[in-house]
Amino acid sequence: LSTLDTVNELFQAQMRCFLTIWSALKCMVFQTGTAWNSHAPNLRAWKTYLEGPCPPSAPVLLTCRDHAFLCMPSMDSSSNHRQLGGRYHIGYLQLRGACISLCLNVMPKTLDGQVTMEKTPSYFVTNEAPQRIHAMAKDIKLIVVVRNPVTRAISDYTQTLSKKPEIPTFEVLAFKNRTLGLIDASWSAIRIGIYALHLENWLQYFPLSQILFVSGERLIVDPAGEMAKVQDFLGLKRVVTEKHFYFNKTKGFPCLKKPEDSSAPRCLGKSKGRTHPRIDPDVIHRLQKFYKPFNMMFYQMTGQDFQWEREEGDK
Ligand SMILES: Nc1ncnc2c1ncn2[C@@H]1O[C@H](COP(=O)(O)OS(=O)(=O)O)[C@@H](OP(=O)(O)O)[C@H]1O
Repeated sequence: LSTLDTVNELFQAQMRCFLTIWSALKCMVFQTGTAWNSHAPNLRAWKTYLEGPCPPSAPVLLTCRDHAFLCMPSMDSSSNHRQLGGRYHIGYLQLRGACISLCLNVMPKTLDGQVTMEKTPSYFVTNEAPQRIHAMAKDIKLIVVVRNPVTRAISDYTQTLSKKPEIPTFEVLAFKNRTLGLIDASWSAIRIGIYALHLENWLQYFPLSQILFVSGERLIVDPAGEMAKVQDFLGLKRVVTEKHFYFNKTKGFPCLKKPEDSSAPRCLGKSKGRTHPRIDPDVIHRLQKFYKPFNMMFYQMTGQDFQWEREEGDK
């Protein structure tokens, strides 16, 4: 889906549906983010409704597979825009249900032998996600890719920096008080790396046997090895093996020799594998110290030693 015309056409096609849910739509929601994905079953809508804040007015476009839904605000806005818990609106909650139903109606059925996947990294750190996902599919299998939380924080910062070059340095953002060595754990780049805290939330709803933890470090040095674990976990035949990968020196990362949809080798895009800015080694050291107890807790909870402390010792 590339043009506004196409969106409009799709919107026209959905008008009937839209009218039937008109009464349910009290407020409108949407943050389009990346526009459209016509390949995989697109659950971007889910992401929106699981996480999105509700803007007070203006129509929103909901995209779900090759369908577009335009959600309009209700005319009687006053009661519907009352905030619930500071984040959601009454109408928003109603709309969420209505739009999820719409989205489900245009999703193809998963056939025998097919696995439907959805990838939203932020679910891992979203408080409401485990309960909602459990209510939706309690037998679901969950895959979490984790890397050294210090490298993760720098990677997160690098991504933000690429969009907002004016932000303060990593060293400034990382501390509440640098002289006292007080880390700012409320900064999302740092908070997300407290994996034990987030996992605890998930373990209230899902047994460990339903969660696979993939090492982000191993994924780079041995992609086939990590992919073997993923395929086993999903109960799939090991189709993706070593012969599918090669190390691309220019990219500095493993790439696919021959993706399914083309004959050319393919690496991940420019936004993956960016060069990180140089960070003061003292700050890195302090962060390693900050994360150490949480990492230990995480190793204990998962029964896996990701060896992030050894990495630090090796340097
Ligand atoms: N094969 C391959 N190619 C490129 N990059 C690779 C690869 N394997 C793992 N990585 C690491 O993945 C990091 C980006 O993944 P993200 O978690 O940011 O992706 S996502 O947008 O959240 O889905 C990205 O982090 P940065 O290096 O900070 O960009 C990479 O280190």
